[in-house]
Amino acid sequence: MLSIHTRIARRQLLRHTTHRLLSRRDFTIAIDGPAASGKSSTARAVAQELGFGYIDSGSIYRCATLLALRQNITDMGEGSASLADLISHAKVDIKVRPSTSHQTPSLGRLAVPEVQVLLDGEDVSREIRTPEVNRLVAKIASDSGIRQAVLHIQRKLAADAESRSTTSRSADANDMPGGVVMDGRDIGTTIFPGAELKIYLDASAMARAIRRWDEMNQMKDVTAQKPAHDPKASVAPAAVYPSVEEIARELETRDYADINRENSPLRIAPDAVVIDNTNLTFAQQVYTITDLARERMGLEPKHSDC
Ligand SMILES: Nc1ncnc2c1ncn2[C@@H]1O[C@H](COP(=O)(O)OP(=O)(O)OP(=O)(O)O)[C@@H](O)[C@H]1O
Ligand SMILES: Nc1ccn([C@@H]2O[C@H](COP(=O)(O)O)[C@@H](O)[C@H]2O)c(=O)n1
Repeated sequence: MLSIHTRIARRQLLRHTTHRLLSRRDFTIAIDGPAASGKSSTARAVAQELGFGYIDSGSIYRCATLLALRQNITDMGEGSASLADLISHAKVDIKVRPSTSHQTPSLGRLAVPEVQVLLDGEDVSREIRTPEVNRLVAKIASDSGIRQAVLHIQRKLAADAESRSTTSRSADANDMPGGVVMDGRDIGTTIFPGAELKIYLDASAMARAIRRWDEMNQMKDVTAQKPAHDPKASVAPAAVYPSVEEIARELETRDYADINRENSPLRIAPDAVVIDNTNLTFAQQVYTITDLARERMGLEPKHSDC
């Protein structure tokens, strides 16, 4: 026999859960734009600010490219079907580690959460960002079979991330819907054409190349500071880091391929808000987006002063 207190507590819990399920509205933010325009760092910070899930769609194409390199499939005519089969049977996981400003890279006032990409359980976060993958990824991503396979993975990951964002929400955040932020090239045009907020993020070619160069140099410094795991291991050969001009050429080549491919090319969705961040601080671009999202969710903007 349950005590009166237990029954009241149960009834309250049931009412609370029902209210949450009934008031649950999903909100999707699509962020598209050319290479190194700040999509993924911005999307991660926006997701953290709003308590939403985050999906880096480029990392799925990068996983497909890594599989292609490992299996020696570089001819998209013959290899397309087997690569599409490989990626659609692989398990891609994107794990976001919430940041505190002293643990992760921070851009001004904001800390950017770290993302770990797992391919069949293996941490490939670094391997999918090598120059070999950079050179091949746009070619792999232009294939319709691969895009179809990746589309299913994207939608599945988004549904999982969104439901996690809703169920992990605290009781006092009931007025906020659950949601997901996804960045890529065709999120607002093809993957989520009904997204509640679409952003096209851009910056000048030179600003993008300099930022990528800075980022590579910071990573180089961090790697140099890390103690070797095995003191007997021989010193790894020094990596050759590209110049700003080389990076600019690589970004231009990739953008050209992404804009000019037949399947789901990079385009500005007609209902997207275009943000050129060449002269914006990171906080300005993040808060512009979170305030737009809050407004569309019927909430008060928070940062209209920045
Ligand atoms: N407003 C800004 N001011 C200065 N640096 C910025 C700004 N926005 C982003 N960055 C930096 O620019 C670099 C590129 O950003 P990010 O990796 O997020 O771009 P991306 O569009 O996701 O790139 P890719 O398409 O290649 O994956 C990062 O080092 C990021 O910290
Ligand atoms: N929605 C998307 C996302 C990415 N691609 C392709 O992947 C490449 C790498 O993406 P990054 O965001 O990690 O730089 C990109 O250049 C595109 O070729 C895509 O086609 N659609």
